[in-house]
Amino acid sequence: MVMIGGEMWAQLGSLIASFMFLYAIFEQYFPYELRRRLQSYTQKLMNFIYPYIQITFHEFTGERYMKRSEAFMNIQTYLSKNSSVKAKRLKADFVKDRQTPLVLSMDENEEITDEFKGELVTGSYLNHVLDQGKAISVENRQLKLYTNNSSDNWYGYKSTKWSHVVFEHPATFETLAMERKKKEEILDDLVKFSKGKEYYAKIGKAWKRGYLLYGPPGTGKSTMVAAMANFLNYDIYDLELTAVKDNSELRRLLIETSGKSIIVIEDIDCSLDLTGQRAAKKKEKDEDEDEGAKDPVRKKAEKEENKGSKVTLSGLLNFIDGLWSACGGERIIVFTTNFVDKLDPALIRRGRMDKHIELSYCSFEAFKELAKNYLDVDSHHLFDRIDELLKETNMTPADVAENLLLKSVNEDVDVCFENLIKALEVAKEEAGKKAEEEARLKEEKEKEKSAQQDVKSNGTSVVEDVKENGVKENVKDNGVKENGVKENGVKENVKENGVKENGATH
Ligand SMILES: Nc1ncnc2c1ncn2[C@@H]1O[C@H](COP(=O)(O)OP(=O)(O)OP(=O)(O)O)[C@@H](O)[C@H]1O
Ligand SMILES: [Mg+2]
Repeated sequence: MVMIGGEMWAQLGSLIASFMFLYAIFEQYFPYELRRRLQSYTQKLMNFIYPYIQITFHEFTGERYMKRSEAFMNIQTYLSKNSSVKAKRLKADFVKDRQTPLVLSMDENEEITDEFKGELVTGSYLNHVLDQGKAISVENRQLKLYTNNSSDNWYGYKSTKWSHVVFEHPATFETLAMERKKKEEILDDLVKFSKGKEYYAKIGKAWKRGYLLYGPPGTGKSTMVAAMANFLNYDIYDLELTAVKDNSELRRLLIETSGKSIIVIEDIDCSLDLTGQRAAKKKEKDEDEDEGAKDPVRKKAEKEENKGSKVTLSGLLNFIDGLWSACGGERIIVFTTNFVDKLDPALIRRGRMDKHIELSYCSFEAFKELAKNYLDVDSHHLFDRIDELLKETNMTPADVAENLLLKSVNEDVDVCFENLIKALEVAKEEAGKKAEEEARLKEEKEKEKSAQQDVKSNGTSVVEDVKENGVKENVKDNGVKENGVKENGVKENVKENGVKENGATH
């Protein structure tokens, strides 16, 4: 390093001052055209003397520089890893597991020189940097769990549409209890998808896949999403639909997701009024009700409800397989639900939700996996009894697992299995009682129904008489459409005869 003394400082100061003075004159008195020419010649001269080219990668790209460049991140990762040996100023980061507690990388504004086969940088070197960068970031990657922010917080300094935390769910496919065959099928499907970049391009499909996970509560739907993320090393975007105001917000959220990710909408049946039947029912209700007749409290409640999400079924369908959904690729979309029958068929047809996976009550095979995981036991004399009981009654893997958890130092394997057997027996007894009760209720209902039918059949005969006399004649006389006549003819007749209006219009 060169030391600069006091005298030299003075000289340097006057040199800078003269330069500034000359530059000001140049700016002021040289016409713009001349200045431009002079600058371009200087550039040419520089290029002649200086043999290097400069390639700039911007950190942010896209419209208004909103999107972080993937190439930039890969290069950064590559340089960080390969240059930390040479650089003098280093930056340290923590990564989740303890085997690699510290990741060292180059500090801001630190410069280093990298060598690669002495080749032209635009050729294989850049590709090498990008590929290596990607590979290193996969290796060091911490999975992230994102959740969408309300759009009120989308703008302003450092605001984002998604917030994230480090994803640390320990679930894996090894710990997930389900039939081996089914599990292997899912794993195969996932592997095929994650390696299918060329295949999807070849068949002309966007590189994404939809999974519908359905089954009763506590059968492992959410656990499976976590296992998928851990298996594929993908981030999770947990999309809370009720916080999304409308379809265009939904689209913007989608654009902001990165590749190698699972986008999950949990309990899709509860998130929105997307179910076929409910939509029909609502229409019916609206038709029935006169606006003015609604009581004010209810009106207000409905207004509040409407203020929430305006995402529509078609908006969601577009989110899944519209043109925007192909941006980026390598995304898995997962819906979970407890009531698959309630969903609109358009939402879950193949092609949108490519794979439907039912997660059901605990089978003996699933129980054995849980026993192995929780207690390290492959076989036990109580297994036969458990097998029998599991066939006779329904218990979710969550409940079975709860019984297999060692809760105190006094508990051992035998106690756990005995507890499970007790719980299964209780469940069986309760299910039996419930079935009896249901059968009794059904019987009562049927009795009631047949009694009502008796009453009705007497009633309708009167109405039919009325129809015969009133309506048909009217039709003939006036030549008016039957519908219109019914309204006038029947209702009036009914009133005269004292029969209920409902009965009459049947
Ligand atoms: N198949 C399974 N294998 C292993 N553990 C399971 C399984 N199913 C459930 N569990 C256990 O039960 C708990 C609840 O499961 P999970 O949250 O995945 O259920 P879910 O199907 O998502 O329920 P919900 O419909 O209420 O969201 C988990 O913490 C997990 O430990
Ligand atoms: Mg769940």
